[in-house]
Amino acid sequence: MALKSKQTGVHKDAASPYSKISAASLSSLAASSPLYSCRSAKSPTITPALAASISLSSQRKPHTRQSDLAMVSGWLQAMKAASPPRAATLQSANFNGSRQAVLEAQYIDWVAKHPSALANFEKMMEAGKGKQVALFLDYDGTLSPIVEDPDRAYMSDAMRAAVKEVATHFPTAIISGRSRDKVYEFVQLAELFYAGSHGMDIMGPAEGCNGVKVDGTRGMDEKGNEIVFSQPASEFLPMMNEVFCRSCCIIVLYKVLKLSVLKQSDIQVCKALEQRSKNIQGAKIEHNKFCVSIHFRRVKEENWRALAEEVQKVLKNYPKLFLTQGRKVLELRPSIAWDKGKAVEFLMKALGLGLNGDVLPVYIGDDQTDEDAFSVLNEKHNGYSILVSNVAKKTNASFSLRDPCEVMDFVHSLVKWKLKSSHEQNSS
Ligand SMILES: O=P(O)(O)OC[C@H]1O[C@H](O[C@H]2O[C@H](CO)[C@@H](O)[C@H](O)[C@H]2O)[C@H](O)[C@@H](O)[C@@H]1O
Repeated sequence: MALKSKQTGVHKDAASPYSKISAASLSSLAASSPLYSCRSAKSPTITPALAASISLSSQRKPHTRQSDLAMVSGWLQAMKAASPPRAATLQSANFNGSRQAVLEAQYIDWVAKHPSALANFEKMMEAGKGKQVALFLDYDGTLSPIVEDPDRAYMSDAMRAAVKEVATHFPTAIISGRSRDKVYEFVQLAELFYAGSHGMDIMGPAEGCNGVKVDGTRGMDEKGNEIVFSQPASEFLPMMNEVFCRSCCIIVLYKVLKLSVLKQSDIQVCKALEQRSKNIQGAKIEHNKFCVSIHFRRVKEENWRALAEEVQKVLKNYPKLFLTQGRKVLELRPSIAWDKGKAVEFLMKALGLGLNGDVLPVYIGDDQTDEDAFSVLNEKHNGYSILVSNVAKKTNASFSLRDPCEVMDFVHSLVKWKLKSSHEQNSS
């Protein structure tokens, strides 16, 4: 069995706010094919609806009612593909037995292509001998189970202890779609790096993590602690004329320029969405600082289209934003060339890792937005990309874990492996 499979990521033109929508439609189509075969997202079966959405979006023609409908359908399809049934649903007595059997058969086939990172742990870690392991962890669905209310997605104390311990051995970062503050509130470990808003807001302890010193812009956090944060302004300046595009260096903007424009724009988006969605029962809008999430989890499926259409109306007023799909969530984000993959690259560079092929990065995530990071690890760093899923899902990840419990076991295994290798080194 080949332990590392290089897989091609979906091409994205970050300059185009429509490009991710097309890419997501392509992925969702591939994902909805029988057995979720891993064929390239660049060559899917083209349906008439998809063809309409691709040609209209790539040529950036003015919207027509038909293109609007196709676009909304594409979002909903992609969101469904990214939202497998939760473990509790799969196990519930009401869950259709034959559907369960089909899903299980698909999973067995899928896991042969994306083997368990637990079952293959020893073999995988042979590649880590003599290398610095760096650990990147997504939050929702990876460190905490998926729950109905996003405000109550707590991680267990046992998981917190496991992450705390692993961070004493390896540089560790949490890369989340949540706002950095929110994810910190859940995790509460000051020794980690945090990349919130899908990597657009990076911050970490100035002294580094696990003894790895950080090369980056220094400053103070809200509590006066010395921190290091991302400062991609010089690299991204051409794209940062609009307030949303400047979001990567928000700390600089707030502290030095004292601009509140960005915040106001964010609030405008939130308010507009809240007003539009208030008649749709169960809808929830979450302000993730540089992204806004529209939650569908508690909305009846018959109302999904209505909610998505409202989101589309808002999106039309904010051409500097684009939309991505996650687990029963649509997200509006600034159209900048930045995603979780870029955040991983930024952190690797800031931590001085991977310059001589002397690092083994490991990324664990469960959602569509983690795919960007999987591609970066596969293609650029020869690292391990691990998808958390208990059903077959189209992914760029090479390995899999079933759920957050298995993630915790994997994290424990990393600690044991490190202790064992240090012991072996000391006694040789
Ligand atoms: O990158 P992540 O840390 O995985 O964040 C992605 C989104 O996660 C959250 O939503 C998801 O988890 C919720 C709690 O379990 C669940 O209710 C929701 O349906 C999921 O989509 C978070 O609320 C979003 O803002 C994040 O973007």
